[in-house]
Amino acid sequence: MVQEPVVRIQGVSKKIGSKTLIDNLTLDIPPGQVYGFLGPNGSGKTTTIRMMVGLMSITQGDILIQGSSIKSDFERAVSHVGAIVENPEMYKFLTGYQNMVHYARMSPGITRERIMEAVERVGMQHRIHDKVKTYSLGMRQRLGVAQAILHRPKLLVLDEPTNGLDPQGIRELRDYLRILAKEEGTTVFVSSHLLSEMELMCDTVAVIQQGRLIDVKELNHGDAPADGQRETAFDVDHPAQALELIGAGRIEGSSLIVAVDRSAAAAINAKLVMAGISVYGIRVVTRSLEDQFLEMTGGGHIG
Ligand SMILES: Nc1ncnc2c1ncn2[C@@H]1O[C@H](COP(=O)(O)OP(=O)(O)OP(=O)(O)O)[C@@H](O)[C@H]1O
Repeated sequence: MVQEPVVRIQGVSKKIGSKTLIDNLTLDIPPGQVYGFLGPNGSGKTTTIRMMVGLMSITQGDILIQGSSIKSDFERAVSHVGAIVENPEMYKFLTGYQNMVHYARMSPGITRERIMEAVERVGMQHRIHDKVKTYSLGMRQRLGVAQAILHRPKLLVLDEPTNGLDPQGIRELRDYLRILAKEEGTTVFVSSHLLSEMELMCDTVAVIQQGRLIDVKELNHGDAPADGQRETAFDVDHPAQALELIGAGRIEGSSLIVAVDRSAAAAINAKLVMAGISVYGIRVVTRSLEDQFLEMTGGGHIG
């Protein structure tokens, strides 16, 4: 069964004066994913996010959240959204918990239990009764996320959440975003200009450049079937001869690169050796998202 997208960005453009910030952007975001929005600085990520959460008007097109239009049914559309776009408001001299209680007053029907559940989702239960001024940046951000998910939004939107975090903080963020997507069923939409982070964090990544969508990639986190085909490099002494013998693949430097599964790789190795070609090494070539991104954007700077 194909699940309805949580967000449908439909032909959205944003113009300010004569400048086109976003150019006819169309994107469906499926439920339950950590969905990345990747692009260099100034490519239009924040502008798109601001339109998604109703902080900026849309020049053309529409954004539907759980089927409700941000243009014509704003209240309902944003009721499905939790977001940290600007720095969340916090009282530093109150505890995390007191901040949560204060914040919860804005949404009717939030119980003590729900507050603690949200706190646990982001792994802050052990520090929640400490004052916010003692928190690291990562902890403040978690408290912000706990606030943003209190009303159980279908969609959580985070603009560049890894900015300023140390590697440990980034790892924790990654972990609790996964938990949110999995256990709370929240779709997480997260922007970044850093490919390496997106690769580790997201199920799917949409790539934007100069206000235009240039690609959408699903990432399988290395759990491709064991018998799946992978680009495999055979480092040999006579690559041209190897290519002729095998009749497939391409040459890169002194390697023959062929897409094969494990057993075919072994067979090719045997064939090469029997034909008197020396094989110095066999390795799986994984093209990182970064390579692919550089290819797509023609080697443009990516932060
Ligand atoms: N209010 C505005 N008026 C005119 N131009 C703007 C306005 N806001 C943003 N821009 C321009 O629109 C483009 C996209 O900006 P945006 O902030 O959305 O990019 P971004 O991908 O989020 O980048 P960053 O990672 O640097 O925040 C930039 O060239 C920016 O200078």
